[in-house]
Amino acid sequence: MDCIGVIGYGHMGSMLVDGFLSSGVLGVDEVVVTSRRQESRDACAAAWPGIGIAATNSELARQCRTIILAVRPQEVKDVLHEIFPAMDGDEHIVSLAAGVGLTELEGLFSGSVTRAIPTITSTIGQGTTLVCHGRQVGMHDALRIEGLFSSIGNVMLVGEEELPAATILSSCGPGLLAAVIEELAGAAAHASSLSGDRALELATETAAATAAYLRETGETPGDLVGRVATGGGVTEVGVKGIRERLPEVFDEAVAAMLERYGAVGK
Ligand SMILES: NC(=O)C1=CN([C@@H]2O[C@H](COP(=O)(O)OP(=O)(O)OC[C@H]3O[C@@H](n4cnc5c(N)ncnc54)[C@H](O)[C@@H]3O)[C@@H](O)[C@H]2O)C=CC1
Ligand SMILES: O=C(O)[C@@H]1CCC=N1
Repeated sequence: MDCIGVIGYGHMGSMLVDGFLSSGVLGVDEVVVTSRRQESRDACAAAWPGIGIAATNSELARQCRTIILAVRPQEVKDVLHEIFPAMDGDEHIVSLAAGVGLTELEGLFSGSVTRAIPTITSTIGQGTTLVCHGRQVGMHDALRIEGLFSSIGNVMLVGEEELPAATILSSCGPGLLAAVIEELAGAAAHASSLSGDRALELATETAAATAAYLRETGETPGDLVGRVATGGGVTEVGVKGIRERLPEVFDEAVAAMLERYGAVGK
């Protein structure tokens, strides 16, 4: 059977297994998982009775034609070297690793290779997985992977040159925005008698409602600012300060992330 193998049961590996199985797009008899630590393998077996658990990466590679590499970027090369003897060359390797390019992956495995960059928000069926297929990937394999990831959220096909910036927005983005929510709530609580918990509750709800508003109305962020910031009122002084200082903050953050992106798999 063409099982899906998942190597690495950390944040992403466990999210994908949970998502694919909860959505019903795969059954437990179609998934094989392995991870470095026995505790992770035991946790997976306990969460999904009947799922395939392989003792080693090579054992998984012998059983599965589609192999998702959910290990950290610096582990990808070693894992591919490890499973290589167990593969027959017809496999489809799907790497989640940020910063490890198709050229490098195809240099390690000459068959079908896809890069798929998920996002933690797919835990709740939202957000976008970025997908970039290598040249060897046939239509059937491409559609299969796109279908799998569609079961846990949106899928966007991207060119590899777009991937660094798209990853920052789609996959790092939840971390960035969570930090912004925390800072906004913290500042409001710090300057007032509102408790930190209530400030965070309000800021989180406002962020969710604002994103939903923009998505549903199709208004631009500028339009929305104009609706909220009553002339001579409260919002406009806050937006003015943010517009003066945030571009530099975000330019620096994006530049730092792009630099790390280029180095992370080395
Ligand atoms: N965390 C995120 O939001 C996103 C992560 N990614 C990518 O997904 C990949 C995984 O990231 P996370 O799940 O956050 O990392 P993680 O550290 O939570 O999980 C990695 C897992 O791989 C296992 N592992 C390490 N070496 C192994 C080996 N040789 N054989 C088998 N298992 C091994 C670890 O024990 C761990 O369970 C990374 O390459 C990352 O760049 C991509 C998009 C988003
Ligand atoms: O921070 C990271 O390196 C991973 C890749 C994208 C999101 N998380």
